[in-house]
Amino acid sequence: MAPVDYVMTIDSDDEVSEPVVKTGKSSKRGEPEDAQLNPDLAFDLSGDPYTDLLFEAEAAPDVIQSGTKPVPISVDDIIAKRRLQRTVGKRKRGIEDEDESLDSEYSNADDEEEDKEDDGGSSSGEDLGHDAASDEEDQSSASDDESHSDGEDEDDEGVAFSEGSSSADDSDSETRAEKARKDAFFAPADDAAEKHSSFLTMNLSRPILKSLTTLGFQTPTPIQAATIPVALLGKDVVGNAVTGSGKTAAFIIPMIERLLYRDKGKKAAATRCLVLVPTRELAAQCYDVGKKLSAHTDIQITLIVGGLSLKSQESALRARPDIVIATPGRLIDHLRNSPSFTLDALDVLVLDEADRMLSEGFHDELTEIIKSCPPSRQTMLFSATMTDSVDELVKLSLNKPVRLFVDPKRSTARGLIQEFVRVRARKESERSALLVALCKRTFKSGVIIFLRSKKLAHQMRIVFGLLGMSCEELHGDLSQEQRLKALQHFRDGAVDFLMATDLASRGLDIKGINTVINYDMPGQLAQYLHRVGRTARAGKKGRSVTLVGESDRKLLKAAIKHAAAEDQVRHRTVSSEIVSKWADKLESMKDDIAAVLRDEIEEKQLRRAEMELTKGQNMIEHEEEIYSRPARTWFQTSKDKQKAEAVSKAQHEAGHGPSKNSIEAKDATKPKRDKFSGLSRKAKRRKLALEEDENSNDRKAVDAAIRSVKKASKPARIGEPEKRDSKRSNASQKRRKSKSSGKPSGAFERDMGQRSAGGEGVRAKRGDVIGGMKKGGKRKGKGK
Ligand SMILES: Nc1ncnc2c1ncn2[C@@H]1O[C@H](COP(=O)(O)OP(=O)(O)OP(=O)(O)O)[C@@H](O)[C@H]1O
Repeated sequence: MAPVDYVMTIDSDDEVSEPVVKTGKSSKRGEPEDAQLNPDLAFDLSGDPYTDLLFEAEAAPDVIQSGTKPVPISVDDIIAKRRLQRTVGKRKRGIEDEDESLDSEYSNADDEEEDKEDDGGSSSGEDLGHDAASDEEDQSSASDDESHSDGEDEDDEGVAFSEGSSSADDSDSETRAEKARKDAFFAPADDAAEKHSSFLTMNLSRPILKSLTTLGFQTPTPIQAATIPVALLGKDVVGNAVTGSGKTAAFIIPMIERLLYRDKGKKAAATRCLVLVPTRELAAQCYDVGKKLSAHTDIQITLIVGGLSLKSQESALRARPDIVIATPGRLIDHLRNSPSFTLDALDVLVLDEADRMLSEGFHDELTEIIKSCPPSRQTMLFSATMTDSVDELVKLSLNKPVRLFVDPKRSTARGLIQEFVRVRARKESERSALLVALCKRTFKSGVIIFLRSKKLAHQMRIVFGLLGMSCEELHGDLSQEQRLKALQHFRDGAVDFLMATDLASRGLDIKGINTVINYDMPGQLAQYLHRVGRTARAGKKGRSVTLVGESDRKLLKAAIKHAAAEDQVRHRTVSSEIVSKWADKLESMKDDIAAVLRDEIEEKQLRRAEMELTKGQNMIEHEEEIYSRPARTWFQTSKDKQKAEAVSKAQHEAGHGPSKNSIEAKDATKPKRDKFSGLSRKAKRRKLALEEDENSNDRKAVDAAIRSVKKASKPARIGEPEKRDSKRSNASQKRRKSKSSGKPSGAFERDMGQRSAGGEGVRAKRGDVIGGMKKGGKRKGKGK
């Protein structure tokens, strides 16, 4: 691979005090424990959350979708075939298996290294800041503090990450004016946050206590102890604590407790709580925690994420579940297109991993969703890392929130050992060999490897597969089913390695991740913290290993700077001789890798042809049904979405500085194309609908009409939420007034106006120009 592939790489790893116990493919991995958070807890609960989802996805397929989705290709099969061909070929030529000889060489080297670690209590380390001569000193006295000074000996200019990316840090250097501003904005925490060392003193209902016992949660984690009492009062909350500290239960427990006091009966059914998370996997995990915590109640929870059947989600939403756990994009889709779904009765809104949602370009979606919620709701916002844009979101959506920052000086979990491996500029081309060497000899199971791109993750999976290392991949190029299956395999311990992009860096709670390897240094410190936070969770120990290239030094310094004094930060060296051998080995595998990729492409083309055929047959068989479906409207075209994503990413990476120019400059270099060129039929329809929506100019009026019609049938609220700031409701009233001025006054008139403008309520016919107004038509029907 070209050296450029390896420019941005960072890995961190943590050394576990107990050896990794590997008990076979399907067994759970051994996990070292920490006394701090009750080491006896059995977090792994019966059943896998993903199995249900897989079945659910398979159980209710859309008519169009059924048969048109290509059956996923098994890369494993292709790799196995290639390995077999190679072995047979070698046997024929009388060549012995090089893999085996390399492996045994590595095993020996590994033993040596592990001996060293045992003796010295630290890994062999290469000083990232000095040359080889000084390395020995570091090794002999590799205390954490020294590691710190290593990083800080160097010029500290440019360590910009600390300020831009962590509010925890901000709080240290806060000026008086900033403090005053924050005091005015946030409610004081101490009045509500009594110290609770047990769930029993929190006045929680029996069904919840029962679930907590089943889950093995004996004592609340610090963020739970701080959040639950405040949240039970209905106050808005901004919560921040390190990864793996139990934030999910911190917001789900009070939510369930409040729901126990809701009005019951069919008429009172309404969606009262909404949890928004950035990724589908995280949503599934959150759903699972919710299900388990509400197991002894009649509370209904629904998962609304992209990639799973729209139809089954629509029918689940029709039942008005008490809690909806969703990713923003799919939720907006339902808000716009599922007639019976509304957020008008919402009492609690949770924004989990808020900074990731913003950096992924969900800003507009979040704003739209927040606008659809009643102002009187309670809002809780959580993240392990806070950014300036989160501050803005807080201002936009929270009302006098209580700021609950647990241990703000700590950015990583206590049990995490962070290791860094230097990759010299001239050795960049050996980065993948370095990774293989680390995984062959030291980190052999329960390893999640983060890579910069989907392509790289896939290629590395092929490399590992060809080397006989059991591996899965997790990134956005896979179908939702493939993503869930890969996660499930890794969770079960059926595979030892998971090649992932940052899709997996947030929130995923997988038992038995012993090691996180950062093949690529992420662009942001926050990203690094989330990645390494996949291990050492809930009081366990874990290790991160980060490969650090020359260009990653700034971030390395930031990571070291953020480590608390008692944190273990180490350097690791890998014998260059061994790395070179693996580099040669990988070089000799190039043809096989290319052949696997080629076979995959051929398979894909074949599947696509089959898919087109089935699609054609489906269109013939179900023509009437397909064309009688109302057209869906979209919040953004995929191009808009991509653009928003690029802007947010650039802002995020530039520490939220203005990045508009760079985006615009980038756009300017792109070749000019017809606005519909390259779009699928569906995408064209979407674009047309949106344009028409915008042109009609009174979409807002229609939305307001829909909201007011929905509000009329709004059920009563749960509990008594904290009295809202009158300012906010006044402001929103004013907003509404100004919105409606100059427009038809009543909802009906507005609907009528809309109908004439956009042909609302008319079913789509073949050849029709599809307008964005259809959605209004549907809602109007519902309102009646
Ligand atoms: N009170 C508790 N006692 C013991 N274990 C707990 C408790 N609360 C949560 N856990 C466990 O801690 C682990 C991490 O929890 P969770 O995923 O909610 O962390 P998080 O803070 O949201 O992490 P991230 O920032 O990475 O999303 C889970 O395995 C969960 O079961």
